[in-house]
Amino acid sequence: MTRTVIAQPLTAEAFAPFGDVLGVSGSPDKIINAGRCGRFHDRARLDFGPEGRAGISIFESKAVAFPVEVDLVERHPEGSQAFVSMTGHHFLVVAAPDEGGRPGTPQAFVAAVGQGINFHRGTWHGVLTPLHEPGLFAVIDRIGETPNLEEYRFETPYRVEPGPDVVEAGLIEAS
Ligand SMILES: NC(=O)N[C@@H](O)C(=O)O
Ligand code: NI
Repeated sequence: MTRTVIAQPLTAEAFAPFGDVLGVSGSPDKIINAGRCGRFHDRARLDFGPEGRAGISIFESKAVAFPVEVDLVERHPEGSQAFVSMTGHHFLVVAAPDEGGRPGTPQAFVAAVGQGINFHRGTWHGVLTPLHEPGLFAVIDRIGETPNLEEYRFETPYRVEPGPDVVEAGLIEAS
């Protein structure tokens, strides 16, 4: 028996318990480059712990299609982790609250073109899940020698389906 989770469009408000949405929202904090560029300054809470450092890695991942089965989530107790699409395609983001050291019911979001995410340190999340190929992402997270990964496998997998708003926004068709 699987349990269903309905994916919704990613918004900063809905994602706030889990991390930051990277994107242009509101007015730029600064106008730079001879007035040609708006800088949306310092929009994510990055954290790499006392023994780590910031790193940028490139992920080239296969894509998946709805319905997406989620049988495992993970968290990084020592650092935040950001996913930034390098192709502009939208992707699936899964996160779950912590309930006494275990993940609660996951929530699912679809990041639209122009949106990235940054999971705050210790947030339960599904691994990088592109919905289109090439699944090319820059991932900003902690580089360090000490462990930074805790995994949790659900006894009963979750089945993520696109919600009506996601379908209406055209976030499931190949772009
Ligand atoms: N393992 C790894 O580098 N990536 C995962 O943390 C992930 O969330 O995709
Ligand atoms: Ni991760």
